[in-house]
Amino acid sequence: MKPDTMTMTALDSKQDTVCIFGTGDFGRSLGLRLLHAGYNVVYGSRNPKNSALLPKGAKVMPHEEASRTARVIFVAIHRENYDFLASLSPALEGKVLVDISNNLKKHQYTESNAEYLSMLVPGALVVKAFNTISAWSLQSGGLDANRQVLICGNHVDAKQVVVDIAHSLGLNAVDRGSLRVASELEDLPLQLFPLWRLPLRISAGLLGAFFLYVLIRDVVYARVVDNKDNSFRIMVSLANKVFPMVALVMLALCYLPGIIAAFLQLYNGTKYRRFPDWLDHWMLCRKQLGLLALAFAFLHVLYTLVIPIRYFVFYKRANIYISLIKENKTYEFKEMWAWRSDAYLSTGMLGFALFVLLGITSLPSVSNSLNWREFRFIQ
Ligand SMILES: NC(=O)C1=CN([C@@H]2O[C@H](COP(=O)(O)OP(=O)(O)OC[C@H]3O[C@@H](n4cnc5c(N)ncnc54)[C@H](OP(=O)(O)O)[C@@H]3O)[C@@H](O)[C@H]2O)C=CC1
Ligand SMILES: [Cu+2]
Repeated sequence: MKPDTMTMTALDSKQDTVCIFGTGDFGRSLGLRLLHAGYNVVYGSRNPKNSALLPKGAKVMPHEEASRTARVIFVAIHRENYDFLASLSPALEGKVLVDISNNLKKHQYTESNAEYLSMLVPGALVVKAFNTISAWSLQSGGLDANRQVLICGNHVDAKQVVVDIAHSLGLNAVDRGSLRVASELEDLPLQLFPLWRLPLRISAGLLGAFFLYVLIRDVVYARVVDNKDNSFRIMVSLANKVFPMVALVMLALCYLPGIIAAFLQLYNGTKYRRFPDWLDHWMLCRKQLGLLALAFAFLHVLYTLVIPIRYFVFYKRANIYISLIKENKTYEFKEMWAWRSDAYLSTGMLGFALFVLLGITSLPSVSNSLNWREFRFIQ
């Protein structure tokens, strides 16, 4: 009987044994989580004696012996070290082999790791899963986005076994199709913040362009025409001119696609037609554009609060007082001056209060959109 036609009953969760090859970071975290969920865990290791760091309650044995104890085997080993599995082929016949490996680069190998594994051990039922979950989030329980286990494989029953395990660990399993999809799943962890890329590029471009403009206008021009050295203003005053400009443009970019989309819908006379790709992409990163706008606005607020305590401002003020005393004059109340320093402070405070409010209300969506899991699990 061919392995893929074999029927397999789903794991009778609590009582069952799960085997893990490899006692590294991922193997240990997964084992701990499985133990907590009530599974028996057996590790297959090259070095069964050296098991001090393994979770309590787990057994360790040589690979072949371990593989006999369970129907499901998680291969928590890097692809480069898969070769030895070929020699275990007879023992792995008909077992569900879960490939969790990731690569360091896209297109590093011609075939996906999971397909490679199924070539090495043709008798096993290979399932790709868990590679988008980090060892860390397995240990810490996993929040929101970290809860999704993407699964693919050619054997429905084998996939179901893995789905059941994922569910009993409190994770959501999503079936993504056959083993051909594996390379796509393996590329996923390599895409860092896909929706942040464009907004970050735009803001960097704007930052550079506006900064150049202000630099030429306020520093280079003053130097060439009036022979005045304004370069000390670059760090704070100039930066503080650039931040609000970038923030406003980003905010506009955040709202603009919605308006364009509304006009398009009016023009098309229906809202059920697809938007052009560029607009689609733009609409998708509105949240990121808005968050970046908020970040620049916050920088503007901070800098505005800093300006009145700058040495340069104190110096200017002291100079005015001293010259007044020297000339024995009373202070000419310049409305402009008083208004300006007050304005700095009050707008700064107002801005800060607004920022805190907005920050608090948008916190949940920020933490969702950042997908924290993406920080660690590239291995
Ligand atoms: N760490 C993470 O967050 C994630 C990891 N992954 C994937 O999980 C797999 C394991 O990662 P991780 O645990 O971090 O790696 P580690 O380097 O921590 O562990 C790998 C384990 O593989 C075993 N091993 C190493 N060399 C060989 C060899 N030549 N032959 C047989 N076994 C070997 C060792 O176990 P022993 O000494 O017991 O034999 C070792 O502990 C990788 O494929 C990785 O891409 C996927 C998602 C997240
Ligand atoms: Cu301002």
